[in-house]
Amino acid sequence: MTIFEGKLVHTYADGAALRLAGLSKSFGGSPAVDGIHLEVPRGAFFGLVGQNGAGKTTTLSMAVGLLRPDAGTAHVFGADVWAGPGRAKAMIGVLPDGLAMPERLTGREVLTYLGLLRGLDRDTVDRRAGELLSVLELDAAEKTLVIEYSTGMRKKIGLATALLHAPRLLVLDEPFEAVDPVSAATIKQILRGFVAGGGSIVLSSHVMALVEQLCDHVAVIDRGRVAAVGTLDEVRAGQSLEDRFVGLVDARGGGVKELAWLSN
Ligand SMILES: Nc1ncnc2c1ncn2[C@@H]1O[C@H](COP(=O)(O)OP(=O)(O)OP(=O)(O)O)[C@@H](O)[C@H]1O
Repeated sequence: MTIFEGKLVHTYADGAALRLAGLSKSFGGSPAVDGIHLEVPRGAFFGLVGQNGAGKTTTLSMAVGLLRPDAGTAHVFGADVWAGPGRAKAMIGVLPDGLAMPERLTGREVLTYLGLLRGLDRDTVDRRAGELLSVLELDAAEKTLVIEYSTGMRKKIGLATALLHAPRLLVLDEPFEAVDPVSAATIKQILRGFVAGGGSIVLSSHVMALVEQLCDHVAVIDRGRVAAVGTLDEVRAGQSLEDRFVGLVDARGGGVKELAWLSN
């Protein structure tokens, strides 16, 4: 047992940051996630990779309490995400896919609103919001409404909202999508610093080079199931992550022969 915010919190003996057991979800009778078991060790930088439609977003949404599973459980540092969401959610910072934001607020207002909702005091919110806007180079757009943000700016303000309450686990769905290289370098630095400071991260990405650069653990999701999981080196098995990934999901060269009419 450990104490969190003055309450006794059950923890597993090994203290996984995130533990998914038998998570499943079907849409219209078709399984999108089919009994996923995953364990993200405390302090891990964990990459989730998979083809389009493999089930990454569905898995992460169920893991953080945004989408109710048909079956299975998700625990964050031992706290059940679905049975007692308050405790689990206090420990998670989430960057969801296709982020829904209050569009008619400025970046700073979004941070202030969400920070106060998280129970932070006004001074802390103001200070952290200022620092996040500055580090993520959104300070020039401080007074711009979110509806006027570019896709990359939306990712960055989404990341700022995920970090604002200093969570212990970050769950980031495609955090680098549409983000320019300079901002990406800043975000990598922030994320590495977060892990170095004792935090744990799960992120999904299609960019294998990025996962190889950042992550120490990887899971390959294929058609709603875990095709491979382990440390980066275990999953790569002596190959590049991209070659290993393509081999695992058996997608190499699919369909290209069908486009012969493209040749001049
Ligand atoms: N709300 C929904 N209604 C119906 N089907 C859905 C819904 N959300 C996801 N799906 C289906 O579930 C499957 C998994 O989708 P999911 O978005 O989890 O994949 P993904 O791995 O995140 O894909 P991508 O890499 O393209 O983001 C897909 O077949 C998708 O069409």
